[in-house]
Amino acid sequence: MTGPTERTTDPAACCDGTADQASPVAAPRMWTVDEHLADVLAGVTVLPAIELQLLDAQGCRLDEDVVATGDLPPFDNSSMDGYAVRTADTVGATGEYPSVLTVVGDIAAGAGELPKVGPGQAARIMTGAPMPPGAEAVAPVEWTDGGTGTGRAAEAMTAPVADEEVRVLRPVAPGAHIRRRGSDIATGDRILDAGTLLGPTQLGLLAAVGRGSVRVRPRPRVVVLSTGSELVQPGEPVGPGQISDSNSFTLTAAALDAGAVAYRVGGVPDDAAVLRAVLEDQLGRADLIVTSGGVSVGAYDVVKEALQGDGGAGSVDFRKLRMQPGKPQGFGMIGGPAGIPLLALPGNPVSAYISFELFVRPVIRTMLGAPDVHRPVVRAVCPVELRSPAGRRQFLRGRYTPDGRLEPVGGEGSHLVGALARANCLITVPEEVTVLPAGTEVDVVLLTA
Ligand SMILES: Nc1nc2c(c(=O)[nH]1)N[C@H]1C(S)=C(S)[C@@H](COP(=O)(O)OP(=O)(O)OC[C@H]3O[C@@H](n4cnc5c(N)ncnc54)[C@H](O)[C@@H]3O)O[C@H]1N2
Ligand code: MOO
Repeated sequence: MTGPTERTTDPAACCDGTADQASPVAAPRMWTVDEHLADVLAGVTVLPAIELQLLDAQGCRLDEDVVATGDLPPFDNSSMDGYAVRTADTVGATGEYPSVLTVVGDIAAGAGELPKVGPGQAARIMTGAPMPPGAEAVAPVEWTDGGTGTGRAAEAMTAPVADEEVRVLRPVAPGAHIRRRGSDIATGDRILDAGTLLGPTQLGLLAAVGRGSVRVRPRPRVVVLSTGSELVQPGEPVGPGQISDSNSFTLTAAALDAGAVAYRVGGVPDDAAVLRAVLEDQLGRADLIVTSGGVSVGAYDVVKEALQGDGGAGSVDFRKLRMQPGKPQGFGMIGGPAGIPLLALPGNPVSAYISFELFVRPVIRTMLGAPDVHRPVVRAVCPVELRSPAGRRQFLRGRYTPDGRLEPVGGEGSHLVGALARANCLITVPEEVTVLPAGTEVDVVLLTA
């Protein structure tokens, strides 16, 4: 077992291509995982920046340095409910010999007009309210008799100023309980750098400095579309031979998780004309289209039928990869000269998800301009023997713990969604390995951030 040395699924990182050379000369080309990934990423760039309203910008990266155009706080204000005083008036004050001050006014947060506090005077002030001229500090209401003479401070603060007098029971130091103008942010400060990921606190800061919108790299809009006449939507009755459409949920959730805006279009039937029409409809709201199913060699492989070569909607290449699961894949640009990338994933649920993680997620991360395009890869020792088909890189589901322990979860079958949901990593068996002895160190793709 080794520590979690981090690598990535970067194409340059791990392919030797030896399995390719083992295939018969006449056989159709089989792509390695790395060749396919490189081909998919070759035409993908970060999306052009746009101006978005703050809440629409959540999860996006800034495309500008944000500089404060004003101070925060914008004015000196009180951090406590109490009395704004002149400090000289409170020197030597005690409970027995309090400073008795005349209350000249009441200052709530948001107050525009402020009373002047002269010698022997105080102004009742609330948290966040501006300091009045003449005052040098705030005596919290707990340090006073509350202005009523009863000493019941909390009650006194909810009642209007009535007594016109307050007794301060202890000295108040200069500046006490004042939040100074510009003490958080000063005009001209660079408060957020370009490239910053915008979450709740960054959006709050932008709002605090008065920005209503910001320039960001937008989240890619991903349309996820599952095909298959056998699909019914979850919750609907499942007839003979039918199954619930799970891929559109897995893939839409995975797209959201990768940082995209995702639209789920579930259950397009095995009819090429219908699929083309649906794609035509969806093109307007997509930066990327992901389909599942219909890419193999069956009689009803609708995605292939609708899109292979120039199927009217674009040009998608259907190919076989040296991997398991996920052998059949399609990739191309559809929708006219500008072209939107379309990745056609195999229908088997595990194949679809692993294909998403290896190929679609990096596309989304590239479009976002994210620094981490690929899932992290660590090295760990596999405690059991694994078997794998020759010439295919196998991705087995596993569980990896932070202390570096690894165990496979479930079997090889690409229909095993139960095991998939328990897994948090993919155990990689290289193309040239058919028997991996127990205790061998392997690459492990971590599926959680
Ligand atoms: N003769 C051959 N048959 C198959 C080959 C092959 O090389 N030769 N490859 C196999 C491999 S590997 C895969 S992967 C699948 C890929 O097939 P398709 O992409 O055409 O997928 P479908 O046939 O549409 O479906 C396969 C399987 O997955 C289920 N499925 C499909 N969509 C969903 C969904 N949205 N939610 C849940 N489950 C779904 C579907 O019912 C099938 O059971 O081809 C092999 N065959
Ligand atoms: O390669 Mo398929 O994707 O095994 O199940």
